[in-house]
Formats: sequence, structure tokens, C-alpha cells
Amino acid sequence: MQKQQTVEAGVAMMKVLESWGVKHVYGYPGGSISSTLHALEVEKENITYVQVRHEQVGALAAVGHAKATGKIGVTFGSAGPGAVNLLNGLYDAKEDNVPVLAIVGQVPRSNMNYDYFQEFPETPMFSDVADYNRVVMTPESLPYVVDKAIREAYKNNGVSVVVIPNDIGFVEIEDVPFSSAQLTDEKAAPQPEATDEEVKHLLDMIKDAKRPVFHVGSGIKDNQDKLQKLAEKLQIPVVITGLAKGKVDDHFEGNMGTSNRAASKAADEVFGTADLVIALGANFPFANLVYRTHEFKFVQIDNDKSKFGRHHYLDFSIWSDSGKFLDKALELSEQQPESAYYQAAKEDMKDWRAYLDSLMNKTEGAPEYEEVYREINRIAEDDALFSVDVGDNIINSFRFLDMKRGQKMTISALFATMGYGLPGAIAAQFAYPERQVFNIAGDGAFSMVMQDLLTLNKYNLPVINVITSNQYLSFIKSEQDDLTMNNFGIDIKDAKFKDIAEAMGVHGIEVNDAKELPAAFDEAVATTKAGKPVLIDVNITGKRGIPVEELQFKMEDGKLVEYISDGYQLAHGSRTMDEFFAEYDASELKPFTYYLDKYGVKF
Ligand SMILES: CC(=O)OP(=O)(O)O
Repeated sequence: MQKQQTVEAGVAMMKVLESWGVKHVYGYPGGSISSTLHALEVEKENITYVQVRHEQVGALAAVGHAKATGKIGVTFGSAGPGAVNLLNGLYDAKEDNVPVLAIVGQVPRSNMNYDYFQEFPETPMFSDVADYNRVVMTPESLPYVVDKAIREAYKNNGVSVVVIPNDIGFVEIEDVPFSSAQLTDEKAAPQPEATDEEVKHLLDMIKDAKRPVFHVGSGIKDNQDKLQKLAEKLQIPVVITGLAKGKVDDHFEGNMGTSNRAASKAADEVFGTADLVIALGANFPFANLVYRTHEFKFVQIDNDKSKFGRHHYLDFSIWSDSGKFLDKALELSEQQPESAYYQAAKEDMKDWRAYLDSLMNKTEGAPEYEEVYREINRIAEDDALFSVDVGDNIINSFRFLDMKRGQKMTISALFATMGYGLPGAIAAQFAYPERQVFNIAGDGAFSMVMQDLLTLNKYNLPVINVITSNQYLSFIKSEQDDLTMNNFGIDIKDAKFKDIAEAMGVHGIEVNDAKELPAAFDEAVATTKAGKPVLIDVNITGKRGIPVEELQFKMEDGKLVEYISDGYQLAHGSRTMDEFFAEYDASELKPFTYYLDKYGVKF
């Protein structure tokens, strides 16, 4: 009988990863993951091991890869501390629904259950974050379990964990076709489709409503043109969730932007006055605040039935893929006459955009975040990728990043873990070496992961790091300010990030005056064009952006009144709308009620 070919189990696992199109694996070594490291060395021509400097960065980079590409991200860590460090990134994948595989080391089987060095039972720890969570028991099953883990991660849009006792990866096993990747052709899984009756019922509800609004999430996928057509046809303003930023054109005048705190004024005002909210593929973590401020009818359209009713009681629901719903709605609907509410909403948004533009124009004095965004917009290429860290930069990116269709922004949205920016940028640059990549981060978030500037240096990744430093956790400061408490625990020591960057082999630039900004950003472009990473540390002021979420509505003597929330007045003293706007250099902004009156919208 002919002797079977053999392969090391760890190498067989790598071949499975390769068959699924995995090109990069992010991680950090440890004794208990050596067989996986060995397999990565054997397969180094086909798969790149990216050595990050902290397992949390590796896990977040895997998440960043999945967010930027839609394909599975892969990370690894050793038993014990390495495994624990992965958790942060894995929770981010779970919360934002992206496929990630974590390969976790374990001590050799002969030492398991003897309270061996760094050994602990890892399965319970990952049981909440992972949908698929297995310990490999035999060398022969290693490639199978990894193949299954990838399939599960894609199916669940979530996390799979495979724990591998270290000895297993070194064992020679029969070399047979392990991967099922070839069985997963590019054909999309069948998607649920709205019926004619369902769409007709919704169109009747829209006819009965006076102030309908679409709330659109990342479930819109690449259907923005259809959405815009429908919004215009039915005269309905569109509010988006954070994950839909860039998926609905910033320049579409019916796009009101994001809502709640990280919001545009128009989005919050439209939500505050709507009588019908139609959520389309939207996950909204602030539903408990925003959806409960007044009575409205609520319709949810989602391709996942398990998501129905999670944000608001349902008046109606449609189980459908967003594209299929939009096709049917376009087919079955008629062009509506100009709606006064839609006109008022669009003008309110135009007003808001003009305000944002005016803020970005300052050219001297202490730099503010607005001018930083003006410069980012100026140098950003048409297909730039933005990895934005948690904090005020989320609010500011939603407001000031003027995204073009070919650009993409990724964030840690629901889990909102500080330190996402740099790992997300590392992964984006590896996935798209030809594209311009930004890491936009505050001083707090950046200093949680800044050791990985070394990774940019090691792999010559020409990422543009924009660090906004104000020696405060400003996002938290605003929350403390609104609670009438003293600011405590949120001042952070200033650091010379320019020098830190230089010491780690990354070109550093520091900006202390707005007039230095254009030259600094030009220098950043020149540096990255030469293939080198760069960091611009801008020492911004602690100025707070206008908290539009404080704008509220009530009926008084049969008339709609817009006012500043009681909570804000309690914390900051009572003020009129005019005083509130003046506080934030926004005297030219008009309340939404002005436009509602102008267009004769009745309540
Ligand atoms: C978390 C936080 O408050 O960060 P920033 O200072 O960037 O707003």
C-alpha cells in the first residue's frame, strides 16, 4: 500500500486559513503557542504573521481587518495572560457583529489539569464572547475545528475561539483536504424578502404619518442609491447610526446624519418631532434614551428576526434584506408631492452644515479640533480609510469628516473600547497597502496602545496618525460637567507624542498654532508618500462641541416649543435657546421650530 503524505497539524491549520483567504494573522508569542508560531514560519510565504506589541492590539487589528474588508480577521495569544488580553478586541467584534477567529494557546496535554505554569481553563472565560468556543483534543481534528470555527464566525458574524494544547500543532497527521472553504462559493446566502402586502401596509402607514423618518444602520450595505431614491420619492428624511457613516452619502441633502450625543443637530431635532420611525437594518445603542422621548409609531425592517422589538415596541415589522425591501418599495410607491416637513428638515441640515463649515475656517491661535478635520478633509484621498478612536473624535468624525463614496471609516461603535484607532489603522494598511490610512485618536485613547507605533515602524506602514491632545478625557469631562459633579480623575498628563513617535522610528510633528496646521499636514503627506509612517500631535484646546442632544420639544398652548433640557439647565444654569447657541459659537444656527414654522408644519 502506498504511504500517505503527512503534514504537521499546525501547518494543516495554516493551510485551512489560507484556503479561506486569510493573509495576515495578528498576535504575540508565548511558550504555549509555539507550535502555531512554528507553523506560521513554515507557511510564511503564504500567510504573514504580524507581530504586534500587545495581544489587545492584535485582537483589535483582527477586528479592524474584518470591519475594513468584511472578511474574517485572525488573532492569537498564548495561554493565561495572552488569552486574557485578547478579550477586549473579541468583545468589540461581538458587539459590532464582525467575524473574528482567535487562536489561543494552551499548555501541552501532558501538563493540562496539573495547575501548570500559565495554565487555566480558558473555555469558561470565552464562553460569553464566543459563539463557537472549542478546545482541540487531537492533532487530526485541529484543521477541522479551525475550518468549522471560520464557518461559524461567518455564520454568526461574531467570534470563534479555538484553544490548542501546544503539543498538538507539532504532530504529523495525514495530509487530506481539510478545508470546506471551496464549498462556500461567492453566492450570497439566501436573504429574506419583503412581500408586496407588507410593503403596501408600510406605505399606508407612511401616508397616515405627518412626520416619518428613516433610521438607517449598517444593514443598508451598498444600497444607498436605492435608499436616496426612496427617501426623495416619499419625502422622508434619513437619520443614520454611527456604523452607517459613509454608507449613506454625506452630501445627500436628505441625510440628517447621526443622532443622540455624537450627533448632528438636525438628526436629533427630526427624531424629537417624528411621528413614525422606520428603522432599516439599524442597531441603536441609545434607543433607550432617544426612542422614548415622545410617542411615535415604530416599524423595524431587518434581515435578522431575532432583532425585532429590541429597541422599541413594534407597530409593524418586515423581515427583509434592505436591498430587497428598497426594490419593492420603489416599485410599489408613487412619487409624493413636496412635503413641508422634509423641506424643513433639509434646510435645518443645510444650516447645520454651514455652521460646521464656518467652525473649520479658523487659521490662527490655539488649534481646535475643527481645523484639524479641515486639514484631514483637505489631504484625504478619494479612497482613504479612517480608523477613529473612541472619545470626542467619534463625535467630531461624525460631524466634520466629509466622507466621499470611496472612503471608509471604522470605529469601535457599541463596545466603544479606547485604543481601537491604531490597531484598526495597522490592519487597514495591511489589507489595503495602496490606500491612504488614518488613525485619528485623542491623547487618552492613543496612549493606551501607543507602543504599537513600533509595529508601524517594523513593517513600514505609512499610516497618518492624527493625535488630538488636550490633557483631558474630554468625552468623560462633558459627562461629568452635565452631572454637576467636580471634574475628577480625568486630567491626563501631557506627553510629547512627537518625541515618543521619533523614539519609536515614526516621524513626529507637533502643532501648537492653527497656522502651522496646513504645513504639518503637507509634511505628513510627503512622509507617507515616501512610504513612512507619521504622527501629528495637535495640542488642541479643551473646547466642547455643541451638545445638540440637549435640544428638546414640548407642546405648550397648542404650539410646539423647542427648549434646552432640564438636566442641562440644572447643571449649567438656566438659559434661553439663543444663549445656548451663543455659548457654542452658533448664534447663526436657528432652532428647528423656525423651519417648521417657515414651511407651515402643523402639530
Ligand atoms: C475617552 C475620552 O474622553 O477621550 P477624548 O479625550 O478623546 O474625548
